[in-house]
Amino acid sequence: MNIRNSDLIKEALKVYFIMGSPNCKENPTQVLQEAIEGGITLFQFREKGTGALTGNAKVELAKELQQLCKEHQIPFIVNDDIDLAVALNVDGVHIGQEDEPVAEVRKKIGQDKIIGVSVHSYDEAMNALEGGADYFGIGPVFPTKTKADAKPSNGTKLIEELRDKGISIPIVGIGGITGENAGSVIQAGADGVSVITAISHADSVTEAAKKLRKSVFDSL
Ligand SMILES: Cc1ncc(COP(=O)(O)OP(=O)(O)O)c(N)n1
Ligand SMILES: Cc1nc(C(=O)O)sc1CCOP(=O)(O)O
Ligand SMILES: [Mg+2]
Repeated sequence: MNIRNSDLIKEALKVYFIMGSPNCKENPTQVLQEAIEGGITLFQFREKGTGALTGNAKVELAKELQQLCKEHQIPFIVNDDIDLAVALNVDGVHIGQEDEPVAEVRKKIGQDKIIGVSVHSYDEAMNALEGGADYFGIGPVFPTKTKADAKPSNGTKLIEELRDKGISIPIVGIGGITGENAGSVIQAGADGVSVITAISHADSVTEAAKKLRKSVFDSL
């Protein structure tokens, strides 16, 4: 099966959960287990921010979460850390405009891995497409406190612009997305929503993932 197939990526992006240990109120493996029970479709390991694990502790947590994803056929994406992605032979990576160029990352991780790229303008989107991106992460759609260096929120404008211009690459919205506002992101043309806090900080992680899933599928 070609994991880089655009239709498969669109399916996987629907309920995209992102986290690392700094985002979790309880054990990250427990949080991921509960999110999987709630129906997430893709996971990104983003070990970043105050108190983030480094070195062997980061690698061991990544391995544990990767194993859990494997058991449930959830593709496992690594944020930023290309060396870790190669070492663990993960399903893909997510990179931003401040990370390594897409074409360089493609050389390192190979043709059979997913590369997601954050884009904030039409020009960035065109560059990422030329470099071989498999999907775009577009945000922040709504205000977020989770990413300290996030840009000002821009609603769904860029998603709509790219779709209006006929760009059909898989797109996921990110930033401040919740069960309440996820539908508007899908209606704007995104294939899915990616969230950290709406799931990782929820009183019930499973119920939060279920609610997000319902919002997305009800809006298709
Ligand atoms: C799905 C998705 N979209 C956007 C991002 C943000 O990536 P980036 O701009 O590189 O910022 P960091 O996450 O590295 O702080 C993402 N991680 N995932
Ligand atoms: C990791 C990340 N990237 C963003 C971007 O705009 O590129 S916003 C963001 C944080 C998303 O967290 P929450 O769901 O808690 O708002
Ligand atoms: Mg990054």
